[in-house]
Amino acid sequence: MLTEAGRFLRRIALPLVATALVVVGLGLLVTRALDGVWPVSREEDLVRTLEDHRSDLWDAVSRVLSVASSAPAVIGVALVAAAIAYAVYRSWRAPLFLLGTVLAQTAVYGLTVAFVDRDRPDVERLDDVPGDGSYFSGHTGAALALYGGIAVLLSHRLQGKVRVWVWRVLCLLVPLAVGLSRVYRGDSHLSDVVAAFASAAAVLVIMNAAVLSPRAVWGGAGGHLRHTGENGHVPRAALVVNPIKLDSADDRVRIDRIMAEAGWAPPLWLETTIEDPGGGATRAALAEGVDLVVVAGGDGTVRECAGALAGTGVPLAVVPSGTGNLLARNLGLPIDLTDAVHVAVHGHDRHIDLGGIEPDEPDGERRYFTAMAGIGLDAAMVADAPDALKKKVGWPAYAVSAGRHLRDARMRVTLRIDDGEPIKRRARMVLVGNVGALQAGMQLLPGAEPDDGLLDVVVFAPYGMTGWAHATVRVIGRRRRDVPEVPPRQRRWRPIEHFTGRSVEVTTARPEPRELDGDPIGPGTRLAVRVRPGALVVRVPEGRVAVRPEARAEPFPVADDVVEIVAPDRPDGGADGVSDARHDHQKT
Ligand SMILES: Nc1ncnc2c1ncn2[C@@H]1O[C@H](COP(=O)(O)OP(=O)(O)OP(=O)(O)O)[C@@H](O)[C@H]1O
Repeated sequence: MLTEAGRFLRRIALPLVATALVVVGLGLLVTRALDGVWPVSREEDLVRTLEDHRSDLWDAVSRVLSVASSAPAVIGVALVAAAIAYAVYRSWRAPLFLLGTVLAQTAVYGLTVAFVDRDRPDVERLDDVPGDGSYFSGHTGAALALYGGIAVLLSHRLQGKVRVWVWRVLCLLVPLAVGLSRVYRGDSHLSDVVAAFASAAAVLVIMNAAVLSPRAVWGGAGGHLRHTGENGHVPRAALVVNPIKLDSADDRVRIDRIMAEAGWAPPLWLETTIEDPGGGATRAALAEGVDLVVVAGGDGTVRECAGALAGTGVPLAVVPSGTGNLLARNLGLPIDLTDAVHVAVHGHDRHIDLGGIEPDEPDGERRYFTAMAGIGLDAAMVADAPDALKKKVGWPAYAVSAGRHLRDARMRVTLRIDDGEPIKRRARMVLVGNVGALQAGMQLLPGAEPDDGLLDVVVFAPYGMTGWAHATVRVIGRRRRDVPEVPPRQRRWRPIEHFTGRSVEVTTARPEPRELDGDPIGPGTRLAVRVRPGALVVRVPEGRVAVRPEARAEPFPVADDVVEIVAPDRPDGGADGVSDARHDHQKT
């Protein structure tokens, strides 16, 4: 076991000394071996050319940059930025990294100037500096250490690759401008600036590895400087991972790192198995008292974890790793792993409904779905989609297997919605949804909202090629909330019918394939669903909190499934003509 001093020596002190030795070596090369050799021989010419083109404007601009990178300014900005970083990250790591980087860069600079003696350019200098100590540019090195350090911290905090890169570039422009201003003002040669960049970049890498990485000297598992969350609470997440969907060790290190940087305790890693596809792992995580369950898997794993979390109030975050990722797409969750973990630790909570499936046997286990449940063609399609093809081409694999079942006989189905009159149909499939969008923006259940306390039901009954063409155009051409009214006389013959309700029972004459969130659950003659309003809390990106928060004004029931759940009325009073789902079920 390394002692604290040993770790400091190995991870910080020795790499910094090595950096200083390399920079000193480069300095000696430039001032001795390469003196008079191109391109070093032309450096004075460059500074003289700039001197010839000096203007009041550029004198003023470069003066501001020089002052901004002077020691008092760098120390002041570093202290303010460190205080902000502490407030934002609720962790000592961030300020430690920033101040440590500036300090380390100063140390490398001090060592270098002690060994390398280089005269400043032979021009009229605009600053009152001594004639020696040109190698390397201390102003440039300090600016890169400070603003580069800020860029590193920002890239851990910000979401979206474009935003991260915009900030990185902006932060790097400052030291670049400082370096050019030092040459313009006659204080440094170009190679002094380049050496400053090399030195500060190495220092940033060393300090990042030593302080910010999950295997950091301080702050990691068992580290000495603990993260502190609000009220001293250190939040902790459980990662429930389907190992066949997320199998990269790098991804796990990345998740650990983002969690650590956000000031969270090292997460509890749990893997699903064929026997326990997520529910047991989630219950184990709840028993550990975690603050958040992050699911890395497909919709099936999300569904299992969501069922275990129902009514507990512990939020679920999703790192989408499946083929469909329907819940993530419908809630606008990022698909990219890094962005998804950022949302997990920095996002907001949104209550959404769950669909509860009544068990086939009286003593059977109640199961839940987050996106959709179905009986008929859709279930046959997901059961038949070859895993290898899914892995290769993604969701289009479902289209391939759907093609095999288009000519299957139609089912005789009876629907009963909210204990209303039975509705008899001959259909290809019946879907019960909590959300409405499929891949590629297709709206299967337009108007379905995950937090409206209602289930949306769609009955597909296309007949012949024309019927399929009609149905396909209807689904592809639909937009959100585009639910045209259909005269009652025509309803029986529509290829697609749409209903809403709080409970839905679908029975079929013969056993038919059934599925929950894209996972086959075996054939049966009954699919009975009841909504559990607001039962699940999901971490969503900022700005995606409940679209209609008033829909969730009531607290959701925390007790068991037997509790009678009363859904709130639709807040829009039924904008699409469904003012009371119990009495007017049909939407199209
Ligand atoms: N450790 C494991 N080894 C093998 N299979 C597993 C393991 N853990 C879970 N599974 C299987 O993974 C499946 C669930 O996968 P998941 O829900 O993550 O993706 P999916 O919904 O199948 O994704 P897709 O969208 O690709 O269909 C279940 O069939 C489950 O049995």
